[in-house]
Amino acid sequence: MKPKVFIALPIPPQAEAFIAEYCEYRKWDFKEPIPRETLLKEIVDMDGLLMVGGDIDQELLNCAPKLKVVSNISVGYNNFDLEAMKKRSMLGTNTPSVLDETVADLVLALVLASARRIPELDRYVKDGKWKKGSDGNLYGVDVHHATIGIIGMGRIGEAIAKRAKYGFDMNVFYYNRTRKIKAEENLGAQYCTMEELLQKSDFVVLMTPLTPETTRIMGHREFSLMKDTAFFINASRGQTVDEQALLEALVKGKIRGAGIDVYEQEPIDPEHPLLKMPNVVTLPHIGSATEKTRLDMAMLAAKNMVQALKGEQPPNIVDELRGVRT
Ligand SMILES: NC(=O)C1=CN([C@@H]2O[C@H](COP(=O)(O)OP(=O)(O)OC[C@H]3O[C@@H](n4cnc5c(N)ncnc54)[C@H](OP(=O)(O)O)[C@@H]3O)[C@@H](O)[C@H]2O)C=CC1
Ligand SMILES: O=CC(=O)O
Repeated sequence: MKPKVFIALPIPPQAEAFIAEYCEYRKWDFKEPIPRETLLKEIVDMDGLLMVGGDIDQELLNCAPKLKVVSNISVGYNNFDLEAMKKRSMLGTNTPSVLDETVADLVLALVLASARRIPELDRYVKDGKWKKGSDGNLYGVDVHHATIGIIGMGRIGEAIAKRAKYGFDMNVFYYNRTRKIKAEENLGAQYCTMEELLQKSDFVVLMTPLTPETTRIMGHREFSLMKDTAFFINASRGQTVDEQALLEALVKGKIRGAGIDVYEQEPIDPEHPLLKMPNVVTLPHIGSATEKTRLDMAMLAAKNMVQALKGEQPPNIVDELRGVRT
């Protein structure tokens, strides 16, 4: 008998066809996210769950007595209650590496858009405000030869460093809990403390996973250490930043601007004061959102799940659940 899988969001037909070869499946095929109550009902008789973002917690596990694997279509897995999953010997997989270059492109886009005020000046032209001789008000700051500091020099962090170093001749600093000597050799990146990084960088980029340790890793103290002329870029998770502290730093001119892809609450409330700031560039959590990369992620997630259900070791079991046997 084929294992049963629930696909909790629309996925590309290729990924669905791959799953169909090995599994019976039901799917949620609507643009709106699946309501939690519906998900809890759908997974009652499932062996596998393919999804993105929803909480995999004790309540969900209680509703799914047969569930053996949860395959996230994302690299971040802060939605996993790792302790609850470990207790149930539940495998959890993610989609690392296939999205690194795409997310790094987007981070550089945020750096450039913030520094050169691209969304603001796009509106300026379209609103008919461009008059002869008015360009003195339109200056931004240089990205090339500036200093970038990457907090969280992992797979994506390194792809950002590569672009910064070889595309823009930037000085690259990074902070991790562990040094990466190879990255230092290959990318000319310099390891430093978080304090030094904040004090030296023209662009501070946050790219850590969301963990208890990184929750609000950027708060009042950290923003106060940044240069008044610096920009803050966040493409990690919204909860890594104290948004109120970021807002205050922007309002008081403690930092010059920000580029943000992720928020404490998503979607962010349209009335949120951060959205009223002209020096903040915002995006709707689209770091990996290109057609090719989203297809690659869905295929990888489908393969992770099928391998797990065949009793094989899928390649992308998240670190904390390695060694778990279903
Ligand atoms: N905006 C978007 O659409 C996207 C967002 N993301 C986010 O980016 C995150 C990173 O992805 P990826 O690069 O693949 O992950 P990696 O695991 O490869 O890299 C994470 C890096 O963060 C560092 N890190 C972890 N904890 C801390 C800490 N407490 N202090 C300082 N550094 C820390 C790690 O180094 P060390 O362990 O040595 O500290 C590691 O180098 C994802 O978890 C996800 O949340 C990813 C894709 C798209
Ligand atoms: O936010 C996206 C991810 O892949 O993580």
